[in-house]
Amino acid sequence: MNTWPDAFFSVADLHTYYGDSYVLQGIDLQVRPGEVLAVLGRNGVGKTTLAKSIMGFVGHRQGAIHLQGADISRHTPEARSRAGIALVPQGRRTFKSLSVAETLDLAAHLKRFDRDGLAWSPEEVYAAFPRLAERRNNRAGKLSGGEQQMLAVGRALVGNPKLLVLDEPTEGLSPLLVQELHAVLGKVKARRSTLILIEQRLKFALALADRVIILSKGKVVFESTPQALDADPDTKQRYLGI
Ligand SMILES: Nc1ncnc2c1ncn2[C@@H]1O[C@H](COP(=O)(O)OP(=O)(O)OP(=O)(O)O)[C@@H](O)[C@H]1O
Repeated sequence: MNTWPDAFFSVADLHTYYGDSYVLQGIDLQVRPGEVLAVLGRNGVGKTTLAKSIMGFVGHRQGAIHLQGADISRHTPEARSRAGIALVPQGRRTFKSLSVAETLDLAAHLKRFDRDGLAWSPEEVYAAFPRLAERRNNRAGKLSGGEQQMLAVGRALVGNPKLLVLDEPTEGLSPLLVQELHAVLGKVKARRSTLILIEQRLKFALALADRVIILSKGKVVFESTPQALDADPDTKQRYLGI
């Protein structure tokens, strides 16, 4: 594989198994600083497994993962988090007994040093997601699924990651919350944060991405700009069923 000299984050020849089930079959991807990479593909092709492998929640059998030139592929999830990678997992995970405000304040307290000014303050999160502001004293466990998803994204932003991985953040959101999330991620992108956006909603992903890859059966089968994918009905039909 050719490595880009300006790659901020890279995955090289990554192979991940669940027992005998061979899921990721040699994934290569690279992300430049400030870039949004969309990862697309049908159900079951390995997108969530890729997110979990990046974060270290599932071990890979072969391959390397580099963040800013450092090999983090044998690091624990905690060490990867300290190194600056954050995952908003599919199906949102929030601490149910903490209120919205406690969740964001805790993330602000624990946040990585903000040298570059990319970190979001809790107040900026409230401004972006008015529903969270209205519910700032509610326990996360009492929020709707969509609101919990917003909180999970807000918490990750306040934590100031170098690389934010979002696993199907629009899943289960109402159209209004999808619009709000789109606006927030537009602002995240405008601050030159680096994102890997795993998505099923093609339009949502294409509108935010700088580059797009498509997975099929655990391999990267297509890589292009969003414009090129949008203009390629055969690829959309073949790999996304659209
Ligand atoms: N914990 C697990 N144990 C065994 N097999 C698993 C496990 N998690 C996922 N798989 C299998 O690995 C393959 C890839 O799953 P994965 O969740 O990564 O796909 P995905 O592209 O994220 O799909 P979706 O869009 O449905 O979330 C699937 O065949 C799935 O059944």
